[in-house]
Amino acid sequence: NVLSQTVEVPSATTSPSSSFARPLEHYNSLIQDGQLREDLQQRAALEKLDQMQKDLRGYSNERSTLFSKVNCTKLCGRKQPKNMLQMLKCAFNKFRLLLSLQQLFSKRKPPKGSYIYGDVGTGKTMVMDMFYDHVETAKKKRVNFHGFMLDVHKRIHRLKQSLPKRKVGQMVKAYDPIAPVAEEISEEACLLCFDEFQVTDIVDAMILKQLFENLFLNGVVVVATSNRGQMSCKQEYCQTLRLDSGIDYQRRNRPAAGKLFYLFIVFIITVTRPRSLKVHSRILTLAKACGTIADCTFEELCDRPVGVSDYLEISAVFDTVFIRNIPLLTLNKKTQARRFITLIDALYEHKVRVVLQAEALLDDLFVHEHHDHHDTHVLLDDLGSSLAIFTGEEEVFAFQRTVSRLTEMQTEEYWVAGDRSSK
Ligand SMILES: Nc1ncnc2c1ncn2[C@@H]1O[C@H](COP(=O)(O)OP(=O)(O)OP(=O)(O)O)[C@@H](O)[C@H]1O
Repeated sequence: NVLSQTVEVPSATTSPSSSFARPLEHYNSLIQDGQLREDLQQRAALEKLDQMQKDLRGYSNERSTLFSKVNCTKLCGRKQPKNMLQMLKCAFNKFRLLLSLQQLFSKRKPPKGSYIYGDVGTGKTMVMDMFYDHVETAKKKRVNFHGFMLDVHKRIHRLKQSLPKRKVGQMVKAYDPIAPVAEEISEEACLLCFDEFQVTDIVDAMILKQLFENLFLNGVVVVATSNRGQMSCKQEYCQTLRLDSGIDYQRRNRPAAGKLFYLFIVFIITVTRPRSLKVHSRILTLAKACGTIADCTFEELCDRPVGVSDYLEISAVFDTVFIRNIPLLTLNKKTQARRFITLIDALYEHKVRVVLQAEALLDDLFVHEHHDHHDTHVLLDDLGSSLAIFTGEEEVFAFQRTVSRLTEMQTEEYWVAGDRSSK
């Protein structure tokens, strides 16, 4: 399922961490090596995450199996064990019952999760990944938000499909699939790390509100990164860590990957043909592709009803994507702009190389028109948190992130990381 697939998302940490016991040690060593710049905000966040990593040692959200074990005691209900074997079984079951009672009463309170937020490129993902890599539990998942939402929708759909069919004339019984979905996820993970937590529509917001309530009740510890401060988790379950150094590390001066572009352009013009991709039960056809390279237009990718599943499939199949004829993205082109943002998120997360041909330079591509800026936030406050739904303001934030990511995607470092030839 997507929840486990998304764990494969490459981590932002610069090198494998197995030689370090703690996230902060890893950070210190990268600073000493000169691979990272000292950043006091990151250090403060990592100190908290370091503590959290310690608190998570030996933590499990597994339910006590008291009740299943009580059933096992049926055997002991016999008046007299008839033979030695039954006596032993009876004693063993009593012992298990005692053990599970003890587990039930000594169940640890879950450590608080963390909500890491701050401006684009300030190192939120990197810090979270450093923490994630050092948490010892096997029941941990690192997911990206789009993939996670897709997975949740699929699970809801599956559960609804599995309900008995309603007979003609029969009343529809209200069925709430969220709690069972949360139950499934809680069985798979006691630590859930979300990259890029963002709520883009009201339906998702409502699902998430209920889902998180249930996940927290089931003892799942949540860590999330976001550009938005408002989406704070309920205080009881999450601490807030702010990264506001003001430095966008994605925009640091790094060698650009310019020369590679030219070679690809020559190649692409000569040998492309249409390619059909299977996305769930649909077919997505791209007009021009060749091997692991897709030569697309903005219209093809963002101006028709395509969405996150299509973008994830494109990211899995192609290591290089050309996007031609990108127009100026005003808030009047909100739908297309949203798709473009989601597309770049998916390509970035999968280290796909992109070549853009646009009407304006990157920094001028998104046009922020003040008069089109709705300041209406839909807030869901009763969770103790507020989820800001995509408004004009949200898009401005998302645009900033996209520009920052596209800047990083121009670096040699990014292009080298995108090399799938040896994988
Ligand atoms: N202290 C640092 N010194 C040097 N490079 C850094 C530092 N912190 C982060 N980086 C680099 O900056 C880039 C962006 O970091 P990261 O993706 O974690 O930022 P982010 O805040 O999650 O960005 P976004 O808002 O786009 O999600 C990464 O390549 C990361 O390795």
